[in-house]
Amino acid sequence: MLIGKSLRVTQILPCRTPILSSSRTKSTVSKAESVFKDTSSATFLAAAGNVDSIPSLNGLPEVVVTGRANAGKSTLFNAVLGRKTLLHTSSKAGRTRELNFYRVGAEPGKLVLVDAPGYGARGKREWGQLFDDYLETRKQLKRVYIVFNAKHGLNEIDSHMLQHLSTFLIARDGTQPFTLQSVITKVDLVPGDQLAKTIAGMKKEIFAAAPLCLPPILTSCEMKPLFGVDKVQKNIAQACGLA
Ligand SMILES: Nc1nc2c(ncn2[C@@H]2O[C@H](COP(=O)(O)OP(=O)(O)OP(=O)(O)O)[C@@H](O)[C@H]2O)c(=O)[nH]1
Ligand SMILES: [Mg+2]
Repeated sequence: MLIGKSLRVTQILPCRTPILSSSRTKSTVSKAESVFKDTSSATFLAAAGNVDSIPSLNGLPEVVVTGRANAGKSTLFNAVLGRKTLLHTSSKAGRTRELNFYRVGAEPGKLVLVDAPGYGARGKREWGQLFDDYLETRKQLKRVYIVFNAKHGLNEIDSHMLQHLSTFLIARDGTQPFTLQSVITKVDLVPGDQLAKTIAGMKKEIFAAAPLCLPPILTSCEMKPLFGVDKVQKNIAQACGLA
C-alpha cells in the first residue's frame, strides 16, 4: 500500500498544469526518444495463441498492453512505434486475437512490445487464460499497461481486471515482478469542459481497485500532434531500464 502511495505522489501532475498541456522537456525526453527514434526498424516478431508458442526472444525487456476490447491498445502501440499500420486495428471490437510480439530497434533490439487481445463482452475466456499464463511465466516482463477509453470510463469488468492484475504484483518473497501502469486514451472524445471531472473520477476508480497501479497517462492518437504518446514512450523506456 505504501509503495503505491509514494509512487502516486511522485507521478501526479502539479495541480496548476492544465489537463491537456504537454510537460515535455528536452533533457528528460531525449533518452526515451532515442529508444523509439528509428521507427522503420520496428518489426513484428511472433504471435502466440497458447502458452507453448510464446517465444523466448533472448530475454529482451518487455512490456504488454491490456484493456477492454476496442479501448485503443493496438493504436496506442502503433503510435508509440511511430507507425500507422504495423499493428492491426479496427473499429470493431475483438481485432487482436493473440499475443503479438514487436521488436523495438534494429537487431538485436532494445525492447519488445506485446499487444494482447481485449477483455470484456467481446473477449474470450481462452484469451484471458493465455494472458494469465503469460504473466505467470514471463521473466522479462517489466510493466503491464492497462488502457481505458476516456469516453466509456471504467466498468465492473475493468475493476475486476485491475483487482486481478494486482494479485500478480507482489511475489511471495515480497518483490515486485513487474509494475502496472494505467493509460487513459481517446481523451479527444471527451468535451474539454468535462475532461477534468472525467479523469478525476476514473483515477479514483483505478486506485480503489488497484492501489499499486501507477497514475494514468492521458493520450489521444487522433489529436494532431499526438497527445501523450511521448510520455508513454518515456514510461516504457524507463520501465525497461533504458532511460
Ligand atoms: N477518437 C479516437 N479513436 C481512437 C483512439 N485510439 C484508437 N482509436 C480508435 O478506436 C478503435 C479501436 O482501436 P484498436 O487500437 O483496434 O483497439 P484495441 O484495443 O486494440 O481493440 P481489440 O484488438 O479489438 O481489443 C479504432 O477505430 C481506432 O481508430 C484515440 O485516441 N481517439
Ligand atoms: Mg488490438
